[in-house]
Amino acid sequence: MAFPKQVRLVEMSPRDGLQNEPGPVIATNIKTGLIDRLADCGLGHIEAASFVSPKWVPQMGDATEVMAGLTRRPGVRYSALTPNLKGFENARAAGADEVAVFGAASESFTRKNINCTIAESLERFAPVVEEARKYGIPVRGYVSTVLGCPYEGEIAPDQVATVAKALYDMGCYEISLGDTIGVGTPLKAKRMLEAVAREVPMAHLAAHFHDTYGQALANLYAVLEEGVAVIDASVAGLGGCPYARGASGNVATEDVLYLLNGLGIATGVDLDKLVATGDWICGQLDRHNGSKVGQALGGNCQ
Ligand SMILES: CC(C)(COP(=O)([O-])OP(=O)([O-])OC[C@H]1O[C@@H](n2cnc3c(N)ncnc32)[C@H](O)[C@@H]1OP(=O)([O-])[O-])[C@@H](O)C(=O)NCCC(=O)NCCSC(=O)C[C@@](C)(O)CC(=O)[O-]
Repeated sequence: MAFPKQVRLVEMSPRDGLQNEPGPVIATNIKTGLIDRLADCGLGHIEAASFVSPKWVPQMGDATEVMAGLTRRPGVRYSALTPNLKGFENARAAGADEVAVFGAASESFTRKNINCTIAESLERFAPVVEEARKYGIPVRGYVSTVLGCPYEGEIAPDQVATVAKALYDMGCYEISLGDTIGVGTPLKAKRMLEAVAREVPMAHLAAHFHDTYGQALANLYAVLEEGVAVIDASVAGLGGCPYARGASGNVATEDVLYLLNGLGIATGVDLDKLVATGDWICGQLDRHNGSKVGQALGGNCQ
């Protein structure tokens, strides 16, 4: 299969990127400053916040203030994670354009992350999707641990396909496949994708790869070849998952964009502005810039 002509980048840094930052809770104006800069780069879909329990993820405790404080740019979709109806109601009240429910292909990870079984998680998500439909709010579905689990190790592609299908059948318009701990390799990624694509149309699948083992770009290349045209990424490679020990950030958006530019795949995103944004947030957080492209082209990173 040929590469897609166009890829939609879904920017994860304000949510997946910042949820796991150690140290004190990041000021709301830094979060909104990041979101506004990302929108200015041409990113049309930004996961801005997470309406989860602040006891579980303190960094996301100001989700309502973040949604209120960002400067809405026409044409940009500001989405938010919602694990249950309470999260959905709060996200809707805060003006989220889109919400996302998040499950996993592993029982152990589901328990650690959202304190229930896979079956219970699906029962919890169904009313969220139902409620969102009433308000015309699109729902994205995540499946974590698609290429390996920090607690169970190998995950069978068919198990990923089963959870992905359940979310798609429920009404999620897109299923984002998360290599939560970045253990995948290209052949594994391709086989997993093939299994999922037998149940969910390729046009409704997204790749959400972490870069723990430095394989994310290779894995993306493999799934682009299969026809995936939606990629989740995080500027400066920010992030990790609080319930997945050892997980590093999402693949860096700058690195993905550099790859896509080289392949002649359109995204509408400005690389120079993105590099400057990666530099800016690393300066604000006093942290290392996890993007190779950011390091090569940027100015102020450690
Ligand atoms: C799902 C729960 C809430 C269950 O947590 P629980 O403790 O089983 O739930 P509960 O219903 O018993 O509620 C406990 C308390 O939380 C409150 N609560 C309940 N729901 C909410 C809510 N929505 N917003 C705010 N507060 C909430 C609720 O009101 C109660 O408050 P209390 O009475 O103790 O004061 C919890 O486990 C949780 O919040 N987990 C979030 C974990 C998380 O955010 N993980 C990171 C995101 S997933 C990820 O990063 C992976 C992904 C998506 O990027 C893809 C990949 O890389 O693989």
